[in-house]
Amino acid sequence: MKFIVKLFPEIMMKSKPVRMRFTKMLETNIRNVLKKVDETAKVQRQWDKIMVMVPDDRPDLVEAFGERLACIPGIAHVLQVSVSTFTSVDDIYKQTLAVYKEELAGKTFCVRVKRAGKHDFNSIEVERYVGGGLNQFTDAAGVRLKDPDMTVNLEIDNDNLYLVDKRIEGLGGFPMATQEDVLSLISGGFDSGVSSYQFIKRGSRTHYCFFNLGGDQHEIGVKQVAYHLWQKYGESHKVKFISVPFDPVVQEILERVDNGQMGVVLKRMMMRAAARVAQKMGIQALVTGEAMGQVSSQTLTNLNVIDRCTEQLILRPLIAMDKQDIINLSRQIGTEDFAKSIPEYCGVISQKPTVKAVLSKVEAEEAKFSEDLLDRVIADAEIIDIREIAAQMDTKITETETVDAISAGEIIIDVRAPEEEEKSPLEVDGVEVKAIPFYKLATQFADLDKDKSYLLYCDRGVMSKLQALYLQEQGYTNVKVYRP
Ligand SMILES: Nc1ncnc2c1ncn2[C@@H]1O[C@H](COP(=O)(O)OP(=O)(O)OP(=O)(O)O)[C@@H](O)[C@H]1O
Repeated sequence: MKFIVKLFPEIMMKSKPVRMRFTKMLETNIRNVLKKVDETAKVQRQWDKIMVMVPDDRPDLVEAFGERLACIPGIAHVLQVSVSTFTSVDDIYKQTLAVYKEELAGKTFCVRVKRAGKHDFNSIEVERYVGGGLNQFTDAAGVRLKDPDMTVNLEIDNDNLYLVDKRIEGLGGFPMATQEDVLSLISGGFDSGVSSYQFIKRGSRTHYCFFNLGGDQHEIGVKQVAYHLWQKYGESHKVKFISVPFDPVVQEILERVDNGQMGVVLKRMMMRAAARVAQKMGIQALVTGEAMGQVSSQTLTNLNVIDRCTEQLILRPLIAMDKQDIINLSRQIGTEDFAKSIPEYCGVISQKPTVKAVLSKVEAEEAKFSEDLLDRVIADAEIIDIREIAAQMDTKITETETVDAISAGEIIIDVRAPEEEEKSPLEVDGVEVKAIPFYKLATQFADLDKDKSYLLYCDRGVMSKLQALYLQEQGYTNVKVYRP
């Protein structure tokens, strides 16, 4: 049994040296990936295809090899074939009959032949001869060239006959590492998983940069998404996962920046930090999952103001995609379930984000930051080899209970920003309410008695969930989210 790996058409159109380089790289990538399934994997490059051999005594490898090949960038499709030699067209027909006789019973069919090498017959003659024979000497329901129940695919390559058992669609794109590396800003939601995937598929080693605004649980969730993408589609090359602790930045934004500008300022801080990480790693471009108009603040005006904060190229592969198409793609690539369980934290810091950011105003807000803020968070960044995440793949993200009623003895912590809390104070008869804005909780929680029960409250239930997880990580066992 063999697999014939067909190159993505865009590779076939390249000049001879480029095509050779891409094909060599694809061969190495296939070998690296299949070796992890089984050391015996044999991979052999030819000019227009790559052959993968499965030893006759290891039929158990066929399915696993097929599944892995379907996820390696740069492949158009893969044919799973049985290989033999032949002596004449009649011999081709007889071999085909032996394989397909039973499967053809009751079905309409057609024969498709691809031929390479010198022969005294052409492909159409073989199709007619084999098709005529199968029609006459099997219980098939007749030849139908358009929409048959079954297509009998044969490949003739010099003296070899390949009988195609199965066609597996490939990913397309370019072989991994034929394009330059990128640093993908990943937040674990639907969008950044899909934008990362698009660069992996296009042949870029895709490293990940995560800004931690939400504690260990958020980080584990995001690491799992990144690892899943790498292991499924980019495993042939090592990449890094960088986690930057961003709560000091969020804290300064919340304390010093005008509410409407917060979102744009936060993004610019992320881009600046990511650009510095990228420069250190010699990476040319940042990738984000932003899509025009997906949330009200993702306007072209705002994106333009975000771009002004760095010289680094920022790429947004989803910019013109519809949300539903992004979700469908995330389902296809296996990131949907991760994304569903990760709240989209970024938007929660600003109540009324501007849709028309003005560069001079944003810069004036940014002048209020402490000077060494970015230096500090970058110095604290954790850079790991993505393979280290394997050990955390089975870690379950802690779920926080949400309640709509209060039980005796419970204390409510209102984590909203002070201006929101003052505008609509939370008053619940007979219940103690403490107002601790979420950005102060990390420094003030030590005053809370660990033996008491707490209900965390905010408007949208996102920040309260995040902070509840944080308190749980600090050893507070009786913490829930309150959503009346
Ligand atoms: N905490 C974070 N760490 C790294 N990148 C982030 C973070 N938050 C946002 N980003 C980047 O900014 C992009 C836009 O984020 P935003 O939260 O505005 O939109 P989103 O559509 O909810 O993103 P996603 O679905 O990827 O979470 C994300 O796709 C991601 O590339």
